[in-house]
Amino acid sequence: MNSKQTSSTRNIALVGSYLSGKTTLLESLLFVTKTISRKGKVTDKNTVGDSSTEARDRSMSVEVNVASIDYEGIHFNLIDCPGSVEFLQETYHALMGVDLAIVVCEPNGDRVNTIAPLLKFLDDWKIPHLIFINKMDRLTGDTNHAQALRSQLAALKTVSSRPLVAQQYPISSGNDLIGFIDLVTEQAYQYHVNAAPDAIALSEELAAQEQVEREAMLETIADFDDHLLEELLTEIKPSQAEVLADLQKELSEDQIVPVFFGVAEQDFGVRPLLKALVIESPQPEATIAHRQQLASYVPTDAAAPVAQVLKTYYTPQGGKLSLVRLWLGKLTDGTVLNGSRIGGLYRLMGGQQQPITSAEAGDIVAVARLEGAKTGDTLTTGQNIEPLAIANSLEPVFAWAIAAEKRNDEVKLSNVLNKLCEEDPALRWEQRTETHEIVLLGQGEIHLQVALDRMRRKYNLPISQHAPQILYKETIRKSTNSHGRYKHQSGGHGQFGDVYLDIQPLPRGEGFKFAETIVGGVVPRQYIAGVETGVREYLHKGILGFPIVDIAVTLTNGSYHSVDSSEQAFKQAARLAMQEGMATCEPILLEPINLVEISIPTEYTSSALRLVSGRRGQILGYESKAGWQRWDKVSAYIPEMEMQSLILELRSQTMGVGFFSKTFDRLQEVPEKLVSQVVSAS
Ligand SMILES: Nc1nc2c(ncn2[C@@H]2O[C@H](COP(=O)(O)OP(=O)(O)OP(=O)(O)O)[C@@H](O)[C@H]2O)c(=O)[nH]1
Repeated sequence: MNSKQTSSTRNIALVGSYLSGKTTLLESLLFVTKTISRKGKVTDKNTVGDSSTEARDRSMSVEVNVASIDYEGIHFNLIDCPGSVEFLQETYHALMGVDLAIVVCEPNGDRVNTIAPLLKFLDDWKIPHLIFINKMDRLTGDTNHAQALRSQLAALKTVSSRPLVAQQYPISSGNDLIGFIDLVTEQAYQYHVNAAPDAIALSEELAAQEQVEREAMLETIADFDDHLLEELLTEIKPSQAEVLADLQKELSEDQIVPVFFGVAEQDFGVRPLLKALVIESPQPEATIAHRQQLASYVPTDAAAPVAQVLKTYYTPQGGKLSLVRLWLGKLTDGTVLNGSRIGGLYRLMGGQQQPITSAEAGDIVAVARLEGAKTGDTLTTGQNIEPLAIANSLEPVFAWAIAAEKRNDEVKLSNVLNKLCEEDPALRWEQRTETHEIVLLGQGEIHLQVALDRMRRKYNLPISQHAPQILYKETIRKSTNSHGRYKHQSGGHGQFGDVYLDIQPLPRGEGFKFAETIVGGVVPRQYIAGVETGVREYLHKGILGFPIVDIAVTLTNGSYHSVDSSEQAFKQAARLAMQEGMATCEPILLEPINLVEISIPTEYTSSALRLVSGRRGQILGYESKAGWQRWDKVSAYIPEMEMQSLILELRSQTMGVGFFSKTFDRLQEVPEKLVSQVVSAS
């Protein structure tokens, strides 16, 4: 198979709300174009998208899947993206390489908030997109399809910053959606199972309605075309060609959002969508021209390829595949990109790889064995190029401490974790020295569970997990003077150290301070370091069982023996003094407090405030979230102890869209009633 010429290629991502039918739509697109002869079903676990075991086990997409179709002289690369917020980072990276996104949603106005973050991303990056309202066979509340479309458009308007342009109008028969009117051609069609829709005549009533809807469509697109506006004002009927050219141009320039609908499960509306993709979807050249950075990009060598990694896979056989968008130049097997020689070029079809010999600018292909290339990286044969912009990184909101179930797997753990994080940039891991834990961080419970499933299945590395330990500390409320004497006689010469320590609490955040006020050499200079070491060692674990902070210890007095004293003996003496003294200083438990910023649609602000209060949080205030329409940002201090399940509850109260960022702020005393619970659990 050879690669396609740029202008005959279109790169399209299927994105949208969770379980809205993206994988089903991809399957239908493959089926109606005869790319596949048998249509799979998500519930039967045999679709081209969702090809991995982890996706099929859950009947949901957990990573991007690519398939291509050749239809009417155009090569379409279609990227089926996960809808779950826990896998949103995958979607963001993939979107950086497409010419168009199809946002799939359901006809349920109450759920439009679920696509708000996605639409914001598309708007921020000026990625042209259209909307496909799927599942029009399942209306919620509305009595007919026209009403359902109307209320869905009204709801979508509240989350779309670009004007919506409905290009179709539904035709119902009773409760069934039986066809549509194409508002551009003004032709009505009836759907058929397993066949293209038939042109049908319009009833008088529908014809009148069609005029109204078409008028609305034309008025919106005329806002961006003075010539069309002029025609409308002078009641000249614009030609179909002009309307289509406007739709194509305005979509390419991300000025409008065309809207289509259908029932992907029955292939209804899928052929008309395809037809629109053929005519209206932006060409790769348009994407280059409209993306500022790419448009201004001048490669030093005209033939030098410039590509960006959209996704990294490790195949079940262990080989590395980088899915790349080739922006400029040409790739052939053996091209050296960023110092690594390509070890094969492929087209992906779900889990299958089809070898190709070359790829031209504008295409999306998989490149094998590009060691060192990460998702988001810019690749070239040239030197010193400015890296292309990378999708925003999502901050981790959930963590588990993990351990290999089998002891002798511990060595391979870091290697596997590095590979997983390469495949999935939303996943991070770190070794916490204070607690000796390996902590996996990500976007939620399912996200991390998928990672653990991969470790078990793909790398034969079973893993156990639990909530990470919280870094409690302890300090003291009262000061004291304490005496420690270490005297030991065994056989030859003995051990002697004798110290007086002044122990004082320090203000929060001051850590540990050691000083000495020895006069007259009662503790000789060479032993003072031993005293400090003894004190520091004691601080590792205080009376409550946690490291001690915010304390000042001063060596004030002591005595020594000219033969038996040593640094070691003074260290022991200091430990004894600390043990005795600290017991009288009223130890208190400290917990980490985070500064948390919660982002939610405004209708959920009061729920977020309640959530903060219910978690011992201190609300600092809330305000409109900058750059977001009808979203708020709540700022609060929340104890780390209360954070583990915050994202789960926040999502359950906000249809999955609420998110937060956190930074450690300070240590604060744990309320009296919780101390024994923390101490006994440690
Ligand atoms: N009634 C109805 N069900 C549909 C339609 N399209 C998809 N479904 C069902 O909706 C469920 C989710 O479909 P998917 O195609 O997996 O949805 P998705 O958007 O790819 O899911 P994620 O990527 O995990 O967000 C499956 O049970 C499908 O069979 C449709 O047009 N009508």
